[in-house]
Amino acid sequence: MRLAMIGFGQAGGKVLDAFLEYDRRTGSNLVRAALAVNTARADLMGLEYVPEDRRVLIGQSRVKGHGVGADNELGAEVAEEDIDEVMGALDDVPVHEVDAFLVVAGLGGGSGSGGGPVLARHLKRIYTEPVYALGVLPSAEEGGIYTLNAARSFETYVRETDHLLVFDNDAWRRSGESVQSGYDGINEEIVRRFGLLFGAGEVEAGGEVAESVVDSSEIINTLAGGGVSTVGYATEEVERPDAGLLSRLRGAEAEDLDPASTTNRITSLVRRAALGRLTLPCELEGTERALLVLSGPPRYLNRKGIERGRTWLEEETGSMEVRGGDYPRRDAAEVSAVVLLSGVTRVERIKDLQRVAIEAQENIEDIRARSDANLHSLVEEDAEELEPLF
Ligand SMILES: Nc1nc2c(ncn2[C@@H]2O[C@H](COP(=O)(O)OP(=O)(O)OP(=O)(O)O)[C@@H](O)[C@H]2O)c(=O)[nH]1
Repeated sequence: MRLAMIGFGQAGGKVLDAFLEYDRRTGSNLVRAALAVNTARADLMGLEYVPEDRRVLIGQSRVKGHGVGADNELGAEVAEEDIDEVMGALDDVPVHEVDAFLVVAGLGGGSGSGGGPVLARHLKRIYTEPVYALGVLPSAEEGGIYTLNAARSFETYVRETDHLLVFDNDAWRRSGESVQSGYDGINEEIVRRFGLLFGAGEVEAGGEVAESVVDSSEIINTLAGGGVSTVGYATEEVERPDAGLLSRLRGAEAEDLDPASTTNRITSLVRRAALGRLTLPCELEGTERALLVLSGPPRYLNRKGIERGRTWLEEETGSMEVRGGDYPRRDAAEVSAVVLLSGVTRVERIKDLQRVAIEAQENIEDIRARSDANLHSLVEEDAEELEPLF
């Protein structure tokens, strides 16, 4: 699947950078157009792979290049004020070469959390391609403001995009480690999973022909209908196929693998992917649609394994809309399963996030009310609802 990817804010920029590095390393060519947008000059300067002319600093008249300090209402305001500059930078995107837009952002901060949905709304108004977001949830240790930002931004992203794919930093923090010290590893995990998923729809001309190809329309159909998605992943090393002339002459490549063990490997990978750590922890039951992608050297992929994996996923999720197929990669040294669970409904983490956010909102309002009696009249008596950002 060919993407126009916009990294909004610090986390968004760094994840975009990691995708560009992945593209370069694997030759995937997923990101057909890249743009990093931020209110903080230093964050933009720290990027390595995003070309300098693909970086846009917004809000200079308001925050002078210093960021919005986790104020996502301000993030939304400056994005709206400078939207022409951002949209202008996207003018030369070869839209006919792009299947979808993907806005990437941390939901806990200010710029990407507030500005990303503003950009998504403008993209949707102008382009017919779907506009997705990849939103990163904060870790619990980051505190109330981040949680409150994330809860409000989450609602706004769901409303303003065609689909919100979620990655939860909290679920990926190693015990005893702060989330900050683990960003590189976390970003690698994000790119590994979403790179394989989006890469599946993009088998190059002259590349391997999949037995049952996953193309970009299957990804788009799985994400259709909006809502929230999570991604599972599992992998197993296999013997690297030796494509050398000598071994080919010896017929080594034609050597058959036992089809039953190939099928079993695939079904066990599918289970491990769906039951292991998801990018957003949730229950499988209640998932509206799913997509299964099996990737690896072609001789380790078979239709029967994928069919069994699909059937198992249908039973576990209760969904009647489970798609599946191959993403052959001749030189891979592993077979991997990626499971996209789309339209998930049983997500404790989001309910918790909203509960903690309401508490944080009440505390913040209490503090404000105490520190300024005049403000009291502005504070709602019973603030049990979270307001969307705009
Ligand atoms: N996965 C991941 N999360 C990150 C990274 N950098 C920051 N975050 C998370 O993103 C959230 C903060 O958002 P940022 O992107 O830093 O904020 P911003 O959009 O730049 O907004 P301001 O800094 O307030 O102007 C926090 O929850 C961080 O844990 C990163 O490289 N990877």
